Amino acid sequence: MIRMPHKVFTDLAIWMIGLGLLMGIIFPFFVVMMGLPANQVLTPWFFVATMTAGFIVGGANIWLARKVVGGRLHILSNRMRLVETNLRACVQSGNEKKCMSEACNVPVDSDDEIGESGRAFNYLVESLALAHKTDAAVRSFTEMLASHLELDILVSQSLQKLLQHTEASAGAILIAAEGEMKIVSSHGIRTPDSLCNSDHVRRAMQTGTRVIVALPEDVAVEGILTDFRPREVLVDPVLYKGVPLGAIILASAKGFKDDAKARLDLFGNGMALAFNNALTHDRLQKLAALDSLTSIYNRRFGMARLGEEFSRAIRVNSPLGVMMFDIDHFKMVNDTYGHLAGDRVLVQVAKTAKLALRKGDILMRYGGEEFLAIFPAASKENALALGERLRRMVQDTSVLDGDQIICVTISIGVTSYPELEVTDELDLVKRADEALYKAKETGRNKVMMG
Ligand SMILES: Nc1nc2c(ncn2[C@@H]2O[C@H](COP(=O)(O)OP(=O)(O)OP(=O)(O)O)[C@@H](O)[C@H]2O)c(=O)[nH]1
Repeated sequence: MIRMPHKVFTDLAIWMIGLGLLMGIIFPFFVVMMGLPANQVLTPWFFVATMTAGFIVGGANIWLARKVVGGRLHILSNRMRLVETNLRACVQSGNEKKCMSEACNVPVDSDDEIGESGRAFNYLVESLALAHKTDAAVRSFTEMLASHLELDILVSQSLQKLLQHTEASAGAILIAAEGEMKIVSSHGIRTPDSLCNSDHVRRAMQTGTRVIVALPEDVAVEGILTDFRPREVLVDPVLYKGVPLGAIILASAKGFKDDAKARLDLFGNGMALAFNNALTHDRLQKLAALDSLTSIYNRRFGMARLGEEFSRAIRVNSPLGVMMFDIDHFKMVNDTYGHLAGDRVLVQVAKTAKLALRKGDILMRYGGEEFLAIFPAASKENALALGERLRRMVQDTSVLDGDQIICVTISIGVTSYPELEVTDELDLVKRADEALYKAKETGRNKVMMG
């Protein structure tokens, strides 16, 4: 192993002064060879004089070496100490500016060994700064991944971070759900939905490897519709245990640097794990909240939502409409066409009700063939109009059972807070139920107000 000898300048001093003394001894013989009389030159006094001169020149050389070389080495060692102090401060404070290479570089303007050492030092500082930048990026990305469980938020924040850390100008994240690709978040892409059918995305998903599309400046590529002309487009599959969960698409106007691609590799595993957790969370949420037959809210979740809406209505002093409806003579449908056909009727009625409702309304399966709908900000009249609309829609809809057509009607009870003074949301439901009972009693296929 090559090692730095200790006391370089002491060794150098011994060599230089030794060489000076040697020159002092040789010099008189050289003078004799030049023609001066030996009896005048080869005297003790002459030897003492030339050896003293050799000693002084050796000493002067070592002083100069210390001054010139030592001064530069001093600059290097000072910068090294500065880098070390900055690194420590940077690790403690997380302020990566302290690690910026410009702050710690040595100005180099020579081509000799000292200049070479300075350049090597500058490369080292740059590598350290890059390693720190990567470390900080991975840390902040991991923190973000760990702080969200909702897929939409997680994906949109991941995209923001990816754009920032890869210096991409546009991008999108697609997630595979129920057999098809869906855009969950995009930035700077005019028609992101077109990416779902992109061949590049399909190839990345099928092969499980990164696809890079390098684009000559004058070619616009179909399917990648950014607001600028990208030089390079990168499609990365998001793989969890080898299974593709989705794809990341990033487009750069300048092309991706190697360190940006390496950073993307580092983010990959954590991102796939977080996406998988969010997808599982989403599935569990749906399982816990939805009725398995009709895919609308189940009673437990729907009633919790009603409780929230009722509290909000009181707080903001806004009306809250409630509608309870029930399929007429449903037992007969089951008895005539069978239980499976009855199930299909239930699904169809739920679908029709979803169509009749507005955004923000809540629909739940309250019991067997009984449904409850909640209309935030709806007065009794609004709820009555909505009920009438739904009644007509169900009446006009049919379900096919082989060559038989099944038609059903519904009876509806509506009510609204605060027109009806109630103590709590259960009271409101009770009054809607009573109105529904009245509708049944007075002939069915009608809407009654509670
Ligand atoms: N197919 C199917 N039937 C169900 C389901 N849940 C409840 N039912 C049936 O719904 C029927 C409800 O019957 P009833 O309570 O007598 O009411 P109805 O026949 O609709 O009569 P009215 O409400 O008075 O018009 C029963 O036959 C239940 O078996 C379900 O999930 N699927």
